[in-house]
Amino acid sequence: ALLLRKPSTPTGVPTGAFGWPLVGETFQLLAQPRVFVDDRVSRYGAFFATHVFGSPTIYATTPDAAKYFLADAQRLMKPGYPPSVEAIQDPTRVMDGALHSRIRKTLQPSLGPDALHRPQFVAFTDSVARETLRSWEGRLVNTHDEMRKYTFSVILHILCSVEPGPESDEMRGHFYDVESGFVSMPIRLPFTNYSRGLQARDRIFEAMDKMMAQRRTNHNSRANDVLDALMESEVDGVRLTDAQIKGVLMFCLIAGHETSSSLLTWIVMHLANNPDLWTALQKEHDSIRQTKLSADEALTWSDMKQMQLTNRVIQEALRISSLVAYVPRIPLDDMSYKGVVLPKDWHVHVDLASIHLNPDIYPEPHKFDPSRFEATPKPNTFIPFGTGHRICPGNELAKVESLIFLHQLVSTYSWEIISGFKGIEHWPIPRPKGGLNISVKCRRGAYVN
Ligand code: HEM
Repeated sequence: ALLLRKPSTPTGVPTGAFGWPLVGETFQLLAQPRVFVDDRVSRYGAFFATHVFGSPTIYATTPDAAKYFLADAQRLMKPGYPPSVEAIQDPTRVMDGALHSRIRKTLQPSLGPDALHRPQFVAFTDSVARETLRSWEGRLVNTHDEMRKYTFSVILHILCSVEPGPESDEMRGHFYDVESGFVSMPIRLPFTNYSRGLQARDRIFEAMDKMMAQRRTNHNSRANDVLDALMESEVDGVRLTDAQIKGVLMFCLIAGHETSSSLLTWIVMHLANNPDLWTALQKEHDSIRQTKLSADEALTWSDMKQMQLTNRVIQEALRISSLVAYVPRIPLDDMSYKGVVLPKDWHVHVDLASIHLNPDIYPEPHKFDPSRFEATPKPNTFIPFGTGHRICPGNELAKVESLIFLHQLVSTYSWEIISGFKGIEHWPIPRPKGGLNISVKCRRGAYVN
């Protein structure tokens, strides 16, 4: 570390190290994010300063600080995603401006419990889950790749009613290029990942333009999805622009895709490593299947309310893998919290993973133990979806699509991890390195591969 408490550092900023000129400590953070944070917390305390992704940054690692920055002081800060992400995901910055709360209200009817517990939605998602699982038969499965297919089909259905098929596959292909643009320097040169990401984003925007044109000329093509809600939103005679609508859809794809597919991937791994838990989960799902008249009978929301252990498994996986490890914010003006000064335009990382892996809050934090959630967690100690006015609007979707997939998976198949756990791929969302290869066997006796 070159600088400890640089002379130019404003008084009251927590201690820390700023690393090398320009790059600061970015490489240390990228290489081992948990070690990076834990090491500095033990050296400097629950708040520390560093320099990452081109900005001086303060880490805040306590439940109270998370509540303060994300909820109590929410109007004093704005989101602070890295420039490569910001430019690709929402070029109009509509999720960050004056229209933010209106957009959230517009999303709510399609993403809230009323919409997602409807029999049509549950049956649709159930059929996508079964279809995905059928395609696993007879081959070695890369869990993460498959979970991505599943969650992409579900979210595309909700956002713009593009059903599984060639159009959705093409959008998914472009979307993967979009994602590789995130973990890159925002340099617009031909053949950089960033440029490829922008181009792929524009291909997806063109597809969305076509959908909007079609809906405007053919009123029968109304689909009652997020796209319709955004196109119909009007406040004081003002509609959203097409660019803003596309920005919101892209934001939802980005926020919702990798998070939910990694969540399911982790659960597959934890079940394979915890046989007793797995057996208990099989019992929960077998008893639901026994109430069905045929193997094809779809799941319903009332079945899903019986899945209490599955719910706790999901909560524990959200805790232990803290998929959104930190939430980035930027103070709009100088501010302070409990004597810690946060200068205007510095970045603040509210580190959710530090809360979820704190041994004083969760004893043996690296042990996968869903029974922790038999009791309600203390306020602000379990916030995988954030808190305050930006709390994840997709949290019910993440839960519902996970319950449905896990029901079909656990009741029909068993699996084995092939070639072991090779560590964590941390960016953009933590997942098992290599995507977790498994071999799958049908529980009803017949071997699948
Ligand atoms: C396991 C799955 C998921 C996790 C862990 C997760 C986590 C989060 C977190 C922590 C935030 C708060 C960011 C902040 O305060 O700035 C957030 C925001 C958001 N999430 Fe999720 N999310 C998940 C799934 C989804 C899904 C399925 C969608 C689908 C629409 C979604 C859409 C969004 C959107 C649009 C925002 C921005 C909200 C705003 O700025 O007002 N997320 N998510």
